[in-house]
Amino acid sequence: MSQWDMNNDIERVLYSEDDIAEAAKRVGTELAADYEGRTPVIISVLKGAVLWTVDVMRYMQYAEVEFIDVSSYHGGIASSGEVDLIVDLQTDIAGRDVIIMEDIVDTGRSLKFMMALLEQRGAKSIKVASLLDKKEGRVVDANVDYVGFDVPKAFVVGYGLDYKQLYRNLPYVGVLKQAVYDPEHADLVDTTDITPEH
Ligand SMILES: O=P(O)(O)OC[C@H]1O[C@H](OP(=O)(O)OP(=O)(O)O)[C@H](O)[C@@H]1O
Ligand SMILES: Nc1nc2[nH]cnc2c(=O)[nH]1
Repeated sequence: MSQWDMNNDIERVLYSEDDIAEAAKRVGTELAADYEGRTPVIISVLKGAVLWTVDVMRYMQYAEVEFIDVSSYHGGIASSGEVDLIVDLQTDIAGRDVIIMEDIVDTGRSLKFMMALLEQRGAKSIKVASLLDKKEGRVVDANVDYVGFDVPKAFVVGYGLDYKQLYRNLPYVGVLKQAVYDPEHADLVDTTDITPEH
C-alpha cells in the first residue's frame, strides 16, 4: 500500500462493497414491490446518501429523485444538536408519496427535522430507507422503514459517509482509526500509515 492511500486510515471494514451491493438490491427490490402502481419522490439527503440512492433506485420502477441537504455535524464526529436546512427541495411534495434516502440515522435529529418539514408540506406518505441504522445512537424518536444494516455505535466512513468531507468515495463502510480524528490518542493505534494533513 502506498502512503497516499485512504485504506490506511481504516481500523476495520464493516460492510464490503459486495455486502452493500446486496443490501441495495434487497432494499430496492422491496421498494419496487411496495410502490407498485405509484410514482414516489425519492428524497436523497446530501451529501452522504448519494451513492446509496443511485444504487437502490436502479431496482425501482417509476420514481422521481430530489435532493435536500440538512446538517447537524459541521465537520466533526459529534452531532451539534442543531439541524440546519442547507439546500431545499426543488419540487412541491404536497400529496406525494416520498421516500427519504439516508446513508445513516444516528441521533435521529436530521431525520426528525426532515419528517416534520415534509409533513408540514403535506406529503401523502413518508418512508425512510437508510443504508445504516445506528439505533444505539438515538437521542430523539426516529424510525427507519428499510434498513441496509444495523450498525454498531462507532464513527464510520465510506460509501458516502465522510469525516471532514473525506472518505466518501471508499467503496466500503469501515470504522475510522481513532488517531485520524483524535491525534492526542495517536499512541493507542499504529500511526505509521496514517495520511498526514489534507
Ligand atoms: O441521525 P443524525 O445524528 O442526525 O445523523 C445522521 C445524519 O448525519 C449525516 O449527515 P451530515 O450532517 O454529516 O451531512 P453529510 O451527509 O453531507 O456528510 C447523515 O448523512 C445523516 O443525514
Ligand atoms: N461519517 C459519519 N457520519 C455520521 N453522521 C452520523 N453518524 C455518523 C457516522 O457514524 N459517520
